Amino acid sequence: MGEPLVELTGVAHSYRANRVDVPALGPLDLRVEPGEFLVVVGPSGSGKSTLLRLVSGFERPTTGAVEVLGGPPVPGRDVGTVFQQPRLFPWQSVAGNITTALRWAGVPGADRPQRTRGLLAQVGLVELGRRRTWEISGGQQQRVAIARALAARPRLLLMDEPFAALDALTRERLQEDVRSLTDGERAVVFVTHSVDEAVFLASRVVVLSDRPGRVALDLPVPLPRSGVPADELRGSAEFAALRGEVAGAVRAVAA
Ligand SMILES: Nc1ncnc2c1ncn2[C@@H]1O[C@H](COP(=O)(O)OP(=O)(O)OP(=O)(O)O)[C@@H](O)[C@H]1O
Repeated sequence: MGEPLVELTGVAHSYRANRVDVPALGPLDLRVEPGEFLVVVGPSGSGKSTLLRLVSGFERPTTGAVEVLGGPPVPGRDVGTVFQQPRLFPWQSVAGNITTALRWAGVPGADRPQRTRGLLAQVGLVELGRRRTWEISGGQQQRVAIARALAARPRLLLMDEPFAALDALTRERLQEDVRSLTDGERAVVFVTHSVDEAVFLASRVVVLSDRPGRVALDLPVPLPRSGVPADELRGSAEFAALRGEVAGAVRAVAA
C-alpha cells in the first residue's frame, strides 16, 4: 500500500447546538488510497456531509486527526467538491464558470482557453460553452460543476449527493461518466443514499451507522471498471449480490 490520500485516525465530531454537544460522527478510522472510488452510504443524519467537511478542512474534528496528502487539509487547496446543487455563477457563461475556476486555481491566463475547452470536452459540453447557466438542463449544470471541481486537477474529489436532484435517466448517464473519474493518482469520495448508485460507482463502499456515524460495513466492490457496458454491469449477478449485501447493512443500521 502506498501513501494514503486521506487518513482519519480516531476521528469523532460533535456540533454544539443550544449549549448541548450533538455527536455527529465517529469515532472512526478511515484511509483512502489513490485510485479508489469510495462511496459512503448511511441514514439521514449519520454524518456523511460532516465527514466530507472534515476531509475538505472546512470543519476540524472534535477529537482525532484528519490528514489529506500527509497533512491537515487546507480548505480550497487540496480537494475539489461537487454538491447536490451545482452552485454556478448565473452572471457567467458555462465556459466562464470554468475559466473562473482555473483562475482561482492559479492557471495562467494564456493557458485558460485551452484548459477550459479540455474540461468542457471531458464533461461532454463542448457545444454549450457560450450558453448561460440557466439555458442548460439540470444535468448539464451538474456537469459544469464537475468540470469546475476538476479545474485545479485535485488529487481528491468530494461529491455530496451530486445527482440527488436529477431525473433517473440523467442520473444514470452521469453515473456512467463519473465512474471513470478515478485513475492511479486521483481518488473520489462520493456520498449517496442510493444503494444502486453506490454499487455501480464504487470500488469500495462504506456504510455508516445511525448517528453518530461509525463504519458499519467496509466492502470492496470488485466489479470491472471498464470494458463492460453499464447495462450489462447493472444486470449482472455480481452486481445483485453486492447490492444485496450493502442493502442488508443499510437496513441493519436503520433498524
Ligand atoms: N452546523 C451544525 N450544527 C449543529 N448540528 C449539526 C450541524 N451540521 C450537522 N449537524 C447535525 O449533525 C448530524 C450529522 O449531520 P450530517 O449533515 O453530517 O448528516 P448526513 O448523513 O449528511 O445527513 P443527510 O443524509 O440527511 O444529508 C445531524 O444530526 C445534524 O443535525
